[in-house]
Parts: sequence; C-alpha cells; structure tokens
Amino acid sequence: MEITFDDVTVDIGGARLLDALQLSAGSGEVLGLIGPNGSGKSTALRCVYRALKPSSGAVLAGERDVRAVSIRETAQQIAALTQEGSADFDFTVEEVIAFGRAPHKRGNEPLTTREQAMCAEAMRRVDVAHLAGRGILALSGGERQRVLIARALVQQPRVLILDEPTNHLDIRHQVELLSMVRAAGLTVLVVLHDLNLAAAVCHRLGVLHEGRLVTSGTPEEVLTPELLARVFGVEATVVAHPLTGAPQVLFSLTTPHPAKERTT
Ligand SMILES: Nc1ncnc2c1ncn2[C@@H]1O[C@H](COP(=O)(O)OP(=O)(O)OP(=O)(O)O)[C@@H](O)[C@H]1O
Repeated sequence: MEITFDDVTVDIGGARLLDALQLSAGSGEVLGLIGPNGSGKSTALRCVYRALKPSSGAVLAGERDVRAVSIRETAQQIAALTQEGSADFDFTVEEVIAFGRAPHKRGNEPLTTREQAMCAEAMRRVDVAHLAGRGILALSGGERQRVLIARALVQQPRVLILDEPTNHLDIRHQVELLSMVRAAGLTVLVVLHDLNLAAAVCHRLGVLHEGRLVTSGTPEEVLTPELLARVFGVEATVVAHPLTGAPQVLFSLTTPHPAKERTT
C-alpha cells in the first residue's frame, strides 16, 4: 500500500511544524526520514497514524485520505511504533503482544490457535520469548522496545511506522530489527538518526530541515558531504560500504583522536 504526503502542512500554536510536505513511499518500499532534531520527522509520522491532523493537505493510504478511514480499518492496515507508544500498565509481555491482534478481533474474542502461534513466532523473532510472563514495566528499555516491535508484527499491517525504532537496542538487535524490516515486504516509514543504518535499510530517504523537505532520493543520491554540511552542520566523509556498496558516513570529532594524541 502506497503512503503519500500530499502537500501536508501542520501549524500548531502559531508555529509551522511541517510545510507543504510532498513525499511518498511506494508499496513495499522502506522510506527513511532523516533530519536534525526538531525538523518535523515525528510530526510527519504522526499525521500518518492520525495522532495529528494536518492543517492543510492530506496523508493518503492508497487513494484514500487516512482520516476518511475508520479507526478499526486504520489499525488493521497501519502499525506504529512511536515515541509516545510506551506501556502505561503492567501487562505481561505475552498480553501486550496479544493486544496486537485486537484490530482483527471483536470484543473479548479469544485468540485462535493460529494467532497464538503467530504471537509465539513474533516473540521468537525479536528474542523476547524468555520474557513472556514478565511485566512490561519491569523490562529494560531495549527489551520493551522489542516487545512493542513484536506487537506491531502480529498486527499484520500493510504499513509499518517506526519512529526511532533502534532506540535502546544493542547493536545485534538493531541489525536484526532492520534486517527484519527490510525483509518484511511492507511499506515502511522510518525515522532514524543513525545515517549509516538509514543507508543500509532504506530504499529512499527524505531529508527534512525546519519542517521542509530539502531533498529525497536513494541513500547514494542523498547522503553527500555537501548535504550533511548544509542540513546537519557537520563535516563528514562518505565512503561506500566495502561489502554492500551502501554509503557510509564517517565523522571526525573536532578534537584530536586519542590514538593521534598518543603518538604526538
Ligand atoms: N504539540 C506541539 N506543539 C508545539 N510544538 C510542537 C509540538 N510537537 C512538536 N513541536 C515542535 O515542532 C518541531 C518538530 O518536532 P518533531 O517532533 O516533529 O521533530 P523531529 O524531527 O522528530 O525531532 P527529533 O529528532 O528531536 O525527534 C519541534 O521544534 C518541536 O518542538
């Protein structure tokens, strides 16, 4: 399912958070949103999962404005792992993941055997099966993040919205999650601060700065030293990954590297 930001503007309290965003993620495409803090990335995602209403323009899922679709149908199609989507109540890990099936159920209808197997498989995929009976509030940040990812997977959406999904995850779980995201074949909109992970997982990147889309294209097209200097204000060297060819961004600190200091 294609997701399109069709001239989306968001004004709140006299401030323009997003300015006429025109961008789309094709069916099965992983679209990354990158940009400095406060550039409007989460605001854009919020318009997709309906936490925010555009002041003008619309987000289209396929041909339809997402706001014209029932909440239940939206929940069947779009799963979101958000910044505000933490857990408030101390349900067990197993219960939290089972909630992912709620959009497909009526009332308190119990999970079918197939759905129980789906939940068990999702727990296995994100490596939380050993936590099944634990309360979610007592988990580490990374463990909780993985549980919420499993919940999004069992929702079986057509579109996955991920706002900084690698937050809290150790490097192994970051790599596993993003490999899974890439292999899922879903339309994915993902905000990532790690530009190298973004280059590895995204088919295309959209760069936001002060609420405006600066450019969009493949990671190779977008991640240039000029753009990184202009938008992020950093000096960077961009090289091709020796195995995959994806652009990798290298930074040097403005102070000397410890190895250099030792030899001088
Ligand atoms: N409800 C709100 N009311 C007023 N301003 C808001 C609101 N939500 C966000 N903002 C402001 O809008 C701007 C864009 O916020 P947004 O969360 O979209 O940025 P972001 O690119 O996701 O940033 P970060 O990388 O820091 O997560 C910020 O300056 C933020 O302070």
